[in-house]
Amino acid sequence: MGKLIDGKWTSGDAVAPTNDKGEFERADSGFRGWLTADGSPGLDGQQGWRAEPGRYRLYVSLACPWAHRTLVVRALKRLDDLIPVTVVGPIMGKDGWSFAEAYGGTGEPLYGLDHLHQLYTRARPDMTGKVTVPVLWDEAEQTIVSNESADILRMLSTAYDGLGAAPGDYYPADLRAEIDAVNDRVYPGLNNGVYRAGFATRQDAYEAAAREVFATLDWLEERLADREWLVGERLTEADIRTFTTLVRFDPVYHGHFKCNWRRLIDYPRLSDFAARIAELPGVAATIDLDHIKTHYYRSHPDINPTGIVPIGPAHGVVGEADGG
Ligand SMILES: N[C@@H](CCC(=O)N[C@@H](CS)C(=O)NCC(=O)O)C(=O)O
Repeated sequence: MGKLIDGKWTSGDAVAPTNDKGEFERADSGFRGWLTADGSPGLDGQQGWRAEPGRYRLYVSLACPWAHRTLVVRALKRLDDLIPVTVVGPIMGKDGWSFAEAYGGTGEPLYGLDHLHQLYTRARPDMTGKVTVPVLWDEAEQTIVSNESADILRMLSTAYDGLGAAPGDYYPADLRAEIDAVNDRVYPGLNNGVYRAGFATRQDAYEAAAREVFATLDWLEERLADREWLVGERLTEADIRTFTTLVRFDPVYHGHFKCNWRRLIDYPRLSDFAARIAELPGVAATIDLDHIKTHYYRSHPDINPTGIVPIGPAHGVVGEADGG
């Protein structure tokens, strides 16, 4: 793992993501602009950018659960022709996310870049901070509008509604309080909880995180006892945010991140829930299990020094032709 310091890419121990208690700590995102239909400010007053067809591009990893959120909303809103996508290679090595063939990438179409950190310094030459996906890039001003997936998911839900996007607001005003409450539990306990379990460097930090992961899955399974969606009676961002972690659970988090108390298939309602979302138009195409497995098992030498990608699981998983 590495980061930019004063515009220079730096990797090694100096940028280790755990604190002195062996707990994984996720850094804040550095760019927090907001696309809106008319360029007015975002939901919390963030700097607004006017949505225009073809002007903005998403840079994503197909492996990353945070980037995956933005691909799901792009698919559901049928934004494919309005917002093009560039995908980084699955392997995150010492140079971070890369477009180069050596890391499984297929090139960067706009500027011929080799690595994602070069896009960040194009936006901010003296940048200090993490270089993460997703990135919402403005081709007109050659800068980053946002690199926060939670915000991008929300802004894409409405910004293109006057420009041909499919209907559907996944953060509707009447459900916001309840969506926020579910997110406040699912983010630390599950989305980031699997990372806190996987990247912990001390037994107590790992156990606390792993137990929280399963307490959160138990809670979600219970919540789905008498409802189809986590909030209200329709799909919301709370479902999408949960979905992208569930998809990766049995193929990756169960083994690689040591979240092996149970599997997703041991939770019948959550399994059905994930399969239901995967069946929505366009969503299955956003799941690339090869990319997902290759990324995790080959990008974290501290956890998996041989880089061997395991063959399982034998049972079907969400996103496989006959799985879910
Ligand atoms: N808060 C960010 C987090 C994104 C994130 O952490 N992405 C990971 C990939 S799953 C990443 O790019 N990590 C690169 C690094 O940590 O150096 C978001 O949700 O958009």
